[in-house]
Amino acid sequence: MSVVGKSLQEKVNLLAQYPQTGLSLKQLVYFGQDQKPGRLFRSGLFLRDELPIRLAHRIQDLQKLPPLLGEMKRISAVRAAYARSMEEIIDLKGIELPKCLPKHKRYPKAPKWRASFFHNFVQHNPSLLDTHLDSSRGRYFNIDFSKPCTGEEYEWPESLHKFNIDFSRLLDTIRTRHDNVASELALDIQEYRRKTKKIDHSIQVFLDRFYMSRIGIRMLIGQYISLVSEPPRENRVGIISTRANILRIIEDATESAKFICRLSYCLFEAPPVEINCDPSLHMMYTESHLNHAVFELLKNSLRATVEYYGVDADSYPPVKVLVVKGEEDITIRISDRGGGFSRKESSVVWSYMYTTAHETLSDDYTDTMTAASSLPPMAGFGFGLPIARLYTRYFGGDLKLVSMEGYGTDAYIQLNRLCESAEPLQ
Ligand SMILES: Nc1ncnc2c1ncn2[C@@H]1O[C@H](COP(=O)(O)OP(=O)(O)OP(=O)(O)O)[C@@H](O)[C@H]1O
Repeated sequence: MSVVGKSLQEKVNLLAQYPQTGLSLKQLVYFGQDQKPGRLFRSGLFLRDELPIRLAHRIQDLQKLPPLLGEMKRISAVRAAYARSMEEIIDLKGIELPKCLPKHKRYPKAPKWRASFFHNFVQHNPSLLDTHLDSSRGRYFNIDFSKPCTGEEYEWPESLHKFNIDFSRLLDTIRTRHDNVASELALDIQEYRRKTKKIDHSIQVFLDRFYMSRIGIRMLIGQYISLVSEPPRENRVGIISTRANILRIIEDATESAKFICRLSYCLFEAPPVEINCDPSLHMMYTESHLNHAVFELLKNSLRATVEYYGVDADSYPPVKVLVVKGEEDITIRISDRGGGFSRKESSVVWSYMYTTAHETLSDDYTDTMTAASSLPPMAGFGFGLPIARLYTRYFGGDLKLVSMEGYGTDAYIQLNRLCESAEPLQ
């Protein structure tokens, strides 16, 4: 079944019928261990099938938004960017598929989706049982990665190598095109809320799905580009660290959070952060994801502490970070004494756009979810908690908050050590 030649809407309708194929951290590492051109080529073919399907799902979601929101300027531009990227991947813009290899079958029918390989390697995230995110749907694999790559011992034809490079360049262009999507969407949602005075549940669900999908697409693209363009490195498979040091990640996030806390409140010193973590503790993970989640939580804790005790306080109680390794999970608890929040608030803190900060997002705001160089403001986005939770859930973990109103808040990040949960997509 070919999608080339169909109209854009036909392509979207067709591809969105196929379920997305969620991968687990373990699978990504397994596929990426071998950086030979043949294996990279097969990964490229997988992406060439999978990415248009994921993009088509998101285009359909964007098309289903209430007209007042869906027709806003930035959201229309985001939809157009998704469509353009989908078409470029389908058409392999300017790229030739090597002729020396048999044509692979594209978009196989439903019964073939359930490859035993997938089920042997994947467990489902128990935190997602009652949510709209799902890691247990039917999958397909038209390329069986469990078998060794055909012709592994061959000398790879130049055209295969060229395809890998060209395809990774195309994906890089697409990744750059989508750099600001998260903040563009947020700006229009914010404007929509200003107009309608509400963000209903269906939009929260849409945002969860959209941002989770975005994390996944960027993960797959980043992983492929890294494997194609960078030499193998110790303890690293693409952008995944096979021995991510938990203490170092927490320390980095602490430094950034304290830095913006000092800047925001013009403090000489931010509240202290005490970290209790085995320095040798490590796990397979994407460091930037964990850094993002810990940073968001520390930022909230530092803000709560400073605002509860006042900017003129002589000293502040420490924010305490405790890390414990269990059989299944590594849990990071971040405890502050910043006064907590009420039970009424606990139902809305996970809502996009919910914030008690006075600053709001401005139009020239850059993409805080991707730009490593520019630090976000202390608060005001109202996206911190929901996005941090998506990052933890992406690889089978979770994020929970327990507040003791009048005292403080405990945040728990649970990281799945087994690394066998599939990306929760819908
Ligand atoms: N540790 C905490 N103590 C007290 N209140 C908290 C804490 N963490 C979060 N909150 C409340 O939840 C709200 C939402 O937090 P969230 O991180 O989603 O957004 P934000 O911090 O306001 O803005 P940003 O998206 O820029 O981080 C905060 O504005 C705050 O009122």
